[in-house]
Amino acid sequence: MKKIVVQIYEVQTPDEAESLINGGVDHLGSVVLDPERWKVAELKDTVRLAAQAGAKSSMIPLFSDPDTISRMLDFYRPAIVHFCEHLPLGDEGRKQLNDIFAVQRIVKQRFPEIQTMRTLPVGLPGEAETDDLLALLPEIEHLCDWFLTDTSPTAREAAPVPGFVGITGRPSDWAVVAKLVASTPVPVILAGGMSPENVYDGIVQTRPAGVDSCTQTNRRDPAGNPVRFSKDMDRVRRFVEETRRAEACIARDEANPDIS
Ligand SMILES: O=C(O)c1ccccc1N[C@@H]1O[C@H](COP(=O)(O)O)[C@@H](O)[C@H]1O
Repeated sequence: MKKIVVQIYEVQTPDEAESLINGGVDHLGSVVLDPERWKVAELKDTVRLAAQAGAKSSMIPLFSDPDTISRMLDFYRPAIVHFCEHLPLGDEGRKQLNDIFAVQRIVKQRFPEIQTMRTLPVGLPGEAETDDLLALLPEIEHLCDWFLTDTSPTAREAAPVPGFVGITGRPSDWAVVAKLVASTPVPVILAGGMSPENVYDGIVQTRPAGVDSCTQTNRRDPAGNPVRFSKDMDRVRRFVEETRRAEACIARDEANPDIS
């Protein structure tokens, strides 16, 4: 049975990392927020703990200067560096796209032992464009060990973190994700509003290599709003359970292709 990777984001402390690993999480995602204050001792301990426990740490730098990213990677030594800048698709964005991928190329050359994850922005259901994304794949596959599909809201809406794709808490167009999964040899992680309630359907509909969750597995405040950088362990436990249930369903389908 092919194991589906479970990646959980906004894990910033060793205690949370330990609980998540014991709960069956495979990739622990952490975010480095500030290019001026990227050295955080507690984050370093979190990454170290993940490595010692045989889990993978994935780190998003919320800045794009290759030298600062390199200093950061040298300090933390995560298993994966995760790039999630907004990608301006279409001809007008060509120069900016080239600059974004040039940074990724430099980092990959400097740290060949660190895997690279690249977020692919996918629109909301019914609003997503497929052609520009599909056309991009052959150009960047050699730079990527993983793709992660995440929700890119419409141009009318502000991104939660300007300039980056992520933490919308809303699912993307899964029909487009399924096309991307089927079109690339690079393993694809399904992200964007993934929760214990929708992860089973998301996996069955898109057949990804992995699933990722942030907002919908974060703790809620008394008003019901998600609290950044604080995980709800019960929701993570259910997310892992639902992922394993979908994994078993796919294995059954593959073993008996004529029955479904
Ligand atoms: O996790 C963050 O804080 C973050 C900040 C800026 C850009 C991306 C970020 N995280 C990525 O977004 C996905 C999806 O989030 P959600 O589940 O829709 O809330 C998250 O898992 C990370 O891959």
